[in-house]
Amino acid sequence: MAPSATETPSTEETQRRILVKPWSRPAPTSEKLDWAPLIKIDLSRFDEPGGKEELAKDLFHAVTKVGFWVVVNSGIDDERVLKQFSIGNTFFKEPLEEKRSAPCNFANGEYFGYRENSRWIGDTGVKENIEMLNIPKTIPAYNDEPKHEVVRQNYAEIAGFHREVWEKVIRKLFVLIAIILELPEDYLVNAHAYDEKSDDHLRYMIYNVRTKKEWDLAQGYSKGGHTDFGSLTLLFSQHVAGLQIRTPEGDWKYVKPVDGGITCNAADTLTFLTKGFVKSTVHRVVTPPADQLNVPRLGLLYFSRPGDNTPMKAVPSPVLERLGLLTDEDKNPNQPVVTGLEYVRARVKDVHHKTVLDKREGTSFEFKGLKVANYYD
Ligand SMILES: O=C(O)CCC(=O)C(=O)O
Ligand SMILES: [Fe+2]
Repeated sequence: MAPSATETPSTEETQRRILVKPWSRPAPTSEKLDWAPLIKIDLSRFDEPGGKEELAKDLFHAVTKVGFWVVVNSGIDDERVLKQFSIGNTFFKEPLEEKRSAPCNFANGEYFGYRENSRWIGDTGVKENIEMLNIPKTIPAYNDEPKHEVVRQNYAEIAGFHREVWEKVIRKLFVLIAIILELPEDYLVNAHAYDEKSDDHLRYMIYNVRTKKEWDLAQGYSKGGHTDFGSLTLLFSQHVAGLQIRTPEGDWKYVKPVDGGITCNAADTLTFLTKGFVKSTVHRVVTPPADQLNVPRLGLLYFSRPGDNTPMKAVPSPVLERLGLLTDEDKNPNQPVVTGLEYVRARVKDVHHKTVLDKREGTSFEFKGLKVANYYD
């Protein structure tokens, strides 16, 4: 029956329903790149008898020397992963006005929300080509964080995925790293607990297509080598090459996507908590190979940060003790220390609160005794 002229449309009908078109991975590059040899951690073995201990042994070298590894058989369905890529892709196609409705508040070092590709890269005349949307954990403490329309409309799916990633991957990695450190298994899990406040976020990210000339200018200014700010970073498999890590030997090698796998890296706050025992590896994203230069590089990542109230203090690990890494200060319970929130916010503010991205090769960032080198060639 046709609606009568007097019928008013329901609120739902007047609201724009955003179509989330299915996204699929583009073809991998056919160029022969120098790929980094990364070990695979098979999480399907985690709950087998002795499985965690075996996996911890497998992970030891990657966590302490390489800084990168790949998780396989996480139990997260690739259909769900692709759904997240599709939502992210849809978000980036939204009008700029909508994307700008909830921006990252870099003045406060806050990273939730939309980061626009608006900043100039030094004096090159080229702007950065990265946009991202960082979505906080789906816990009551963040209920009032503003949500973009596409996030609001797909919130049940996003919320379920967010927690699933933490539960099936982040939690297990923290257990394995705690075993390596001979700490109680839940020690690092508790320091990064999902239900407590932290700046953890799920990230949709896109490197928009730009010309080879623009890439060359940007890369000529800075190749953007960096370490990540938090504790662990997960990168879901996507096919546009460009991510490189600096190997223990000092060479740059490409990270090859593994179908169904998740590339993982350790980051700065985990290095602080372990006095440098866990390695936060320098990495960067360089110009994609010629056969992918015209493909937008869509990313899906999860960033794990220390809990807001987690003290940035060395963990009481017998391994660190035996290695002589724990000082009297580290062991002094009365030594004043900064919290995870204070550190992470200071770091985000330092890197991102600017309109022109500066060249910082060779400089460092220091916050109340916690120090990291900036931008590596
Ligand atoms: O896009 C990638 O492959 C890595 C991005 C990255 O390093 C970062 O966002 O910290
Ligand atoms: Fe990174």
